[in-house]
Amino acid sequence: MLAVTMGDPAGVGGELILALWAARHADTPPFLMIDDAGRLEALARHLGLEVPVARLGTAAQAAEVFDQALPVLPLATPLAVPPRPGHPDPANAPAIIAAIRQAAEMALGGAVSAMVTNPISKAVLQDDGFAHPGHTEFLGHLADGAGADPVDPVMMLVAPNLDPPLRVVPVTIHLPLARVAGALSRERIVATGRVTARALKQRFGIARPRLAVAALNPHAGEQGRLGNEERALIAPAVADLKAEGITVHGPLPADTLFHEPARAEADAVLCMYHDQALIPLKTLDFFGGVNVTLGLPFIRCSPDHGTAFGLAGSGRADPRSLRAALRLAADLAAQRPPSRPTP
Ligand SMILES: NC(=O)C1=CN([C@@H]2O[C@H](COP(=O)(O)OP(=O)(O)OC[C@H]3O[C@@H](n4cnc5c(N)ncnc54)[C@H](O)[C@@H]3O)[C@@H](O)[C@H]2O)C=CC1
Ligand SMILES: NCC(=O)COP(=O)(O)O
Repeated sequence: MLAVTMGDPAGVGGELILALWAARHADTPPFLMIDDAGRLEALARHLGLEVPVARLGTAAQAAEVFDQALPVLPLATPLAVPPRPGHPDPANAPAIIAAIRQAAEMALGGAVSAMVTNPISKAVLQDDGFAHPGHTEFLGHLADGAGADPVDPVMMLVAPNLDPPLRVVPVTIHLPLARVAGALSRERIVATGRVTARALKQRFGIARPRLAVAALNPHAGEQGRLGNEERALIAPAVADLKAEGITVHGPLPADTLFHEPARAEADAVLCMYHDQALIPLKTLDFFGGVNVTLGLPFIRCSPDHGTAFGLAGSGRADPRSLRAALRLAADLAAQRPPSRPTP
């Protein structure tokens, strides 16, 4: 059983999950929602979807009811104001954060096999004082201290339906572009490569993962004429990873890393910043992309898109990326190779 968080209730998460439950078939693994049951019922009525809602007392009840009704566990912190699609309200931030915390606790404690998050607006949560840049960092914070090892969360986006599949890992995540070069370090690149290689082995079943490492600058720095990060940081980090026995190549010019033959050469591409990683993935398969947090002691996936406030309440948002996230979470939890959806 997967636990799915509410996300921002003014975003598209609720209607995507209603659509997926209404069209449930073998391709969509069973899940429970951590959400406000009344708001989901109202949303289903608004969209004309036949979705009975089952109010749960415990996660264990979800499996029995999933075929007949959408299982919903109540929010530990209730919504402060009725959500309005497309109009986020920071007053609901504590409920949004509580749902993420509940799912993480359930995944850590084994009450569910994995968690899947619906999109949040970082700005809306931060308007209410949320101190974390996104789920990735917040989940790392929640998981740190739960086990013996320190937690180093790493963001990976996966397009499992591409052939060959694409997996991209931004070394710096939620950071203004102007601060990227200063935030990069040999240690950060090595730590990210290490977590990625371990997760590819342990979670994705790739016995000898191959990493490609992107350069920061055009033409991989053109031998120092277009930037020195390649020589000062990235090449030494690649050497360190090689010394640890990891199969890794780089720094490689980023503009030629994502066409089909290049994708066949690597199981994951370490990128230096958010958009260097996410633009190729979302361009090649926006509706099949999944965000996975590596380095956690549990599995967390999410769709690759955000809250799409402009579509919220219209019923026009496409549920395929959320469905891909549910499927990948279930596959990773069952330790089986990622499956491809029926169209
Ligand atoms: N995992 C998460 O919680 C994520 C949250 N965000 C948040 O989302 C908010 C909005 O970010 P944007 O950059 O505008 O990205 P966005 O993904 O919400 O929207 C970008 C474009 O894609 C379209 N789109 C998004 N999802 C779609 C779907 N399911 N079907 C059809 N079209 C879809 C939107 O209508 C818009 O044109 C931000 O506040 C950001 O923090 C963004 C990415 C991931
Ligand atoms: N663009 C991806 C993104 O912002 C997702 O961040 P997170 O909330 O999964 O950390």
